[in-house]
Amino acid sequence: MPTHELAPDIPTDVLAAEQAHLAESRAALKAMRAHAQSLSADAAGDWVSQQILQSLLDQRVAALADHPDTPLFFGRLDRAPDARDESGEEQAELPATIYVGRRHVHDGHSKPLVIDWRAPVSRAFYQASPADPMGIVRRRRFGYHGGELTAFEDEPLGEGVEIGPSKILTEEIERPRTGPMRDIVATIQPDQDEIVRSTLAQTVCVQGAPGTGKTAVGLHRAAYLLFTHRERLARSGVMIVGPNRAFLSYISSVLPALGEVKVDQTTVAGLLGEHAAPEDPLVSAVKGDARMAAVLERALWLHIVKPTEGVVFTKGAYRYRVADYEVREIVASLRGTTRYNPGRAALAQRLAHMVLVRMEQRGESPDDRVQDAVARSKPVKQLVDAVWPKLTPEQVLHRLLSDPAFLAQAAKTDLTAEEQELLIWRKPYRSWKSAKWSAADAALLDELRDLMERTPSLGHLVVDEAQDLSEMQLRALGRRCRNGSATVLGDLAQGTTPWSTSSWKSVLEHLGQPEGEVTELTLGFRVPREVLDYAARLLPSIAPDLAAPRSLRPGAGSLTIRQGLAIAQAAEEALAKEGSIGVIVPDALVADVSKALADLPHAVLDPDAAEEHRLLIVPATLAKGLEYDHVIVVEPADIVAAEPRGLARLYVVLTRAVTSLTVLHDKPLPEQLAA
Ligand SMILES: Nc1ncnc2c1ncn2[C@@H]1O[C@H](COP(=O)(O)OP(=O)(O)OP(=O)(O)O)[C@@H](O)[C@H]1O
Repeated sequence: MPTHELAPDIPTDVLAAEQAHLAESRAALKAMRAHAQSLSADAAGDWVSQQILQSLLDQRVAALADHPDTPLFFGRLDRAPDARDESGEEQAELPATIYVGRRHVHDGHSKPLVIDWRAPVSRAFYQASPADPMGIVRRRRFGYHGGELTAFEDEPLGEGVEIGPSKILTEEIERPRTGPMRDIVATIQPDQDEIVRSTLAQTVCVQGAPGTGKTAVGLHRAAYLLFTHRERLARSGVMIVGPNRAFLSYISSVLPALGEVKVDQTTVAGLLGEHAAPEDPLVSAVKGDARMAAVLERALWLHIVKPTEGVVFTKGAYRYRVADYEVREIVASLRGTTRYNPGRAALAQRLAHMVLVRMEQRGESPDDRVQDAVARSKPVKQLVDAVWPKLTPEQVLHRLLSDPAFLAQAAKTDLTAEEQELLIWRKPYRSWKSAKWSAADAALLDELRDLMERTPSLGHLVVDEAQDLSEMQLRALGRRCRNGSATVLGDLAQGTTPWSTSSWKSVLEHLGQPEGEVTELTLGFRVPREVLDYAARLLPSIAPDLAAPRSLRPGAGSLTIRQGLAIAQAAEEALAKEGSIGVIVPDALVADVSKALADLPHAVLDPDAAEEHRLLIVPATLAKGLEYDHVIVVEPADIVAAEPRGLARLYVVLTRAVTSLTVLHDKPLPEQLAA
C-alpha cells in the first residue's frame, strides 16, 4: 500500500496560482511569437540570403505557435536550496522552481517561465525518486481538460516516503484512443527516459513486449537528440524507419507535436525502392542473408576485364602510347581500393596522366585541362568502357539471377548449390530493364549501389520493428548511419518475415553497430493484463526465451472469446462504447467482413486516406505497431494458416487492444491458445 495519498484535495488557491502561471506563460509565448514576426529578413545582403533568413524566421514563428489544446507545461519541480547538479556543482543560477513543458518560454528578460522537457535540468522530472531525489523536494504533475489546467498532484521527494501511483499517469494510459499516436512527454517513465536521453554517440537497441512504449521512446529520443545536437543533426539528418505506411501515418504527428518537423519518416521500401514482386519465402531468405554481400561484391568486380591492349592518344603529328602492361598495373592498383564508379573515373585520369607524362618527356608543358581532355577523349573512354564497364546495380543483379555460371563464379563457396539454384529465376527476364524486383532484391540493389558509389550517412536513424528486417536490409540501414548512431526497436516475439531475427546481437552486428547496447522495456502501457496473458500463451511457441510480458493495466473483463462469426454484433457492441475499433481479419477475408459490416459506417484501413473512421477493418498483415480501444479478431486459425510465421502474426494481432479484445472464431482456435 502506498503510504502517501496523491493530491487528496486540490487547494483552490494553489490551483489558481498555477493557472495564473499558465496564463503568464501563454502571454509570454505570444510575445515571443510577435517578436519573431516583427523581425525582417531585409537585413540579409543578397536575395538568396534574404530568402534563407525569411524561411528560418517563418519556421521560428511556426515553432512558437501556442496550441490551446496542448498543455504548455505539465510539471513543476521545486528544488532544495542547496541543490547540486550531477557534476556536484551548485545550481545557483537555476530558479528554485521550474516548470517543465514542451518548449522554452521566457518573459522577455530571460527569466524562464517554462523549461523544455529535453533540457538537462528537466531530467529530474522523469528520474527523481524518494530514494534519489536529485535535489528536488517536490514534483508536481498537472492535469488538463482541453487546454484548461484543472488539477495537479504532488509527490514529496525529500521526505523519504514511498510515492503511490500517479493518477495523472493512470488517466493518461486509460484515456480512450482516437486518431493518431500522441506524444508521452508528460508521463515518460524512468526506464524509458534513460533510453530517450542516451547520448548521440550511443546506439541503443530496445527489446520490449507489445505496448511497452518502444515506438514512443524511439520518437522521443529523436526529438531529444535534435534538441541537444540541433546544428549537427540539422546538417546530417535524422530518419525514422517503420514497417509500413499505415504505421507511419499513425505515428506521423508525434514529432511535429514536439516541434520537430524536419525528420524524414519512411519505410524500408520507401528507402530502398518500392519493389514488391511476389517471391517464394525460401528465396527471400537466401537473398536476405548477409552472405549475399560477398557474392554481390564479387559479382560486381568480376565485370572488370583483364586489359590486353594499351591506349594510343594522338595529338597533332604525335602519338602517345600507354602500354597494355601499364594499363594492367593501373587497374590492379585501383581494384579493391576504391568504390566501382570512382575507380572508373580514376582509371581514366591515371591513363590521361601517363599520356601527360609522355607529353612532358617530349618537352611539352600540358596543364590540368589537357589531362581532363585526354581523360574524356575517345580512345581513353573506349578503353575504360572495355576494361571497367559502366554498370547499373540492376544490370549486375539481372546477370547474377539469370546466369547460373556467373552466379557460381560469384558465389564461390559462400552459397551451396541448392541455394544457388533457388536464386536463379525460374523464368529469367529478357533484360534488366524489364525485370520485376522483389522486396529482397531491393536490398541487394542497394548493396550494389553502395559498392559503386558511397551512400551518404545520416546523423541518427530510428529503426522500428527491427526484428523483421533481413541481414541485407540491416546492412542497407547500417550504411545510412555509419557515421552516426541508431535507435533499434523491436520484439523478437513479433517477427513475421521469412528472415525475422532471434538475436539482437546479430541485428546490431549486421547494422554495423556491434557496440550498441541492448536494453529491455518490460512494463506494458497498452494491453490489459487479461488480454496480454491470453496472447502470451503463444510465447513458448514463438519466442521461448522471452519472459512473459507484464501489464500496468489490470483490465478485468477485457477479454471475450466467442464461437461463431457474429462480426456485426460484436462491432455494434463496441460502437456503443467510447474509443476506436479495429476489426482485425485475415487478409483474404477483408472483402467478406466489409460486406458483413455493410450496415455500419466503416472503412478498410488505408494509410493514404485522410478521413478518420471509428470502425476500421484492418488486414492482419498491417496491424503491426497500431492500437485500437476495442479490437475484434476474426478467425485466428486463418491468420495462423496464412503465412509461415502465422503464430507470431496472431500474437501481434491479439496485442493491439487498449480496452477490450473480442475473438470470434468458426474454426477451432490454434491449440496453443486453447490451452
Ligand atoms: N510513459 C507512457 N505514458 C503514457 N503512455 C505511454 C507511455 N509509454 C507508452 N505509452 C502508450 O502505450 C501505447 C503503446 O506504446 P508503443 O506503441 O510505443 O508501444 P510498442 O512497444 O512500440 O508496441 P508494439 O510492440 O506493439 O508496437 C501507446 O499508446 C503509447 O502512447
